[in-house]
Amino acid sequence: MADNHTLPPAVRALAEADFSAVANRFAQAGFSVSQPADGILTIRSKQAGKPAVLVSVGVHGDETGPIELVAYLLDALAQEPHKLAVDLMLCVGNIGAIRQAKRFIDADLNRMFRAERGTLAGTAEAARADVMIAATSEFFAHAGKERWHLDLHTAIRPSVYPTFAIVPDLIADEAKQQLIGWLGEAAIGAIIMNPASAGTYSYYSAEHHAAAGTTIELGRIGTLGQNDLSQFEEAKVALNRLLRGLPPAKAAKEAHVFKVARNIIKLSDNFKMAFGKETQNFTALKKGEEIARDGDTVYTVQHDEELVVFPNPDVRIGLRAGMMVTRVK
Ligand SMILES: O=C(O)CCC(=O)N[C@@H](CCC(=O)O)C(=O)O
Ligand SMILES: [Zn+2]
Repeated sequence: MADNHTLPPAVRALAEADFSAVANRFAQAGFSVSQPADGILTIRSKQAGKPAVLVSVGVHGDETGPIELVAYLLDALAQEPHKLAVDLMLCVGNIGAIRQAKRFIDADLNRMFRAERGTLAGTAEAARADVMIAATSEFFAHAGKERWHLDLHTAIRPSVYPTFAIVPDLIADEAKQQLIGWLGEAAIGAIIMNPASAGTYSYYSAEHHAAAGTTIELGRIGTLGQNDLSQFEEAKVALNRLLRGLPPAKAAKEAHVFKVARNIIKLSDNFKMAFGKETQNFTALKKGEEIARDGDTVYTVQHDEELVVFPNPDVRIGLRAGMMVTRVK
C-alpha cells in the first residue's frame, strides 16, 4: 500500500478495512450495525422493506480508485447517517492484497465464486471467498425484493470506453432495466451482457441472491490516494443517489451495449495471444483474425467483428485469458 500516513483518513480507514468511525456514527443514529467478518460492514435500518445494496471494492488489491471513491462517499454519508435509505453491506474484498498493493496473494479472488474451484481450492483467496459468500448470503437472506450488488473494479489496461460494466444476463427483467438505468446515470460508457459466470462475485450475487449485480470498471489501476476521481464524478453521484434513496436522475450517457461472444480460456503454458497484453479493451478484430493459440488450438474471430476485452495471457491455466464481445447497439 502507498505510504498510509499521507492518505486522507477516510481513505486510509477503508483501505485498512477499519470501519470504526463510520460504524459508530450509524450505530448512534439507531441503525443495526455489524461487522460479520474482517472487511465487511452491514448497516441495516430497523424498519423492514428497504432496498438491500451491496457495494464491494478491492476484490483486486491493486484496484484502488473505487476504494477512494467509496471512502469519500461513505464519510460524507456518515456525517448525516439518517440520510441512508437502504440496507447497506460494504465489502472490502482482498484485504491482504490491498495491503501489499497486489492484484491477489495466491490466486484471483474474483474467480472463486463457483461451485468447483479445482486448483484454486486451498488458496488464501478461496478462504476469503468463503467468508464473503457467508456474509453475502446472510445479508440477502434478510432482504426484500429490491437487491443490488455493485462490485467496483478498475481495468489493468487502457480502454476505448474508460468506464464499462459486465452485467449477467440472468438478472430478472425489471431489475436489469433498473440497473441499466443506473449505469446510464453513472455515465458508464459500455455494458457487456454476460450469459455465463466466470466465477465472479457479482455474477454469484445475481445468480444465487437475485441481486441486480454487476462488475463496474472505473478507469485503470493506480496508486491509492493518487487516483483522479473527477473522471468518475457521475458514478459517485449515482451511487450517492442510490444510497440516499433519491429519485433516479436522467441518464448522463447512453451506454454502448455488447454481449459476450466467447471466453478465451488458457489451456496450457503454451498459450500465446496474437497481440500484446497492453492491447486496449474493446479493440476490434475482423472475422478470421487470430486471437490466440494454445498448442493445437487456434482461436480465431468467428463474427464479422469481435472486440477483445481483458486480454491477459498471464492468468492461471483453466481461467479466462480474454473475452470476445460483439456489438448489440
Ligand atoms: O483489466 C483486467 O484485465 C481485469 C479487470 C478486472 O478485474 N475485471 C474483472 C471483471 C469481472 C467480470 O467479468 O464480471 C475480473 O476480471 O475479475
Ligand atoms: Zn478487478
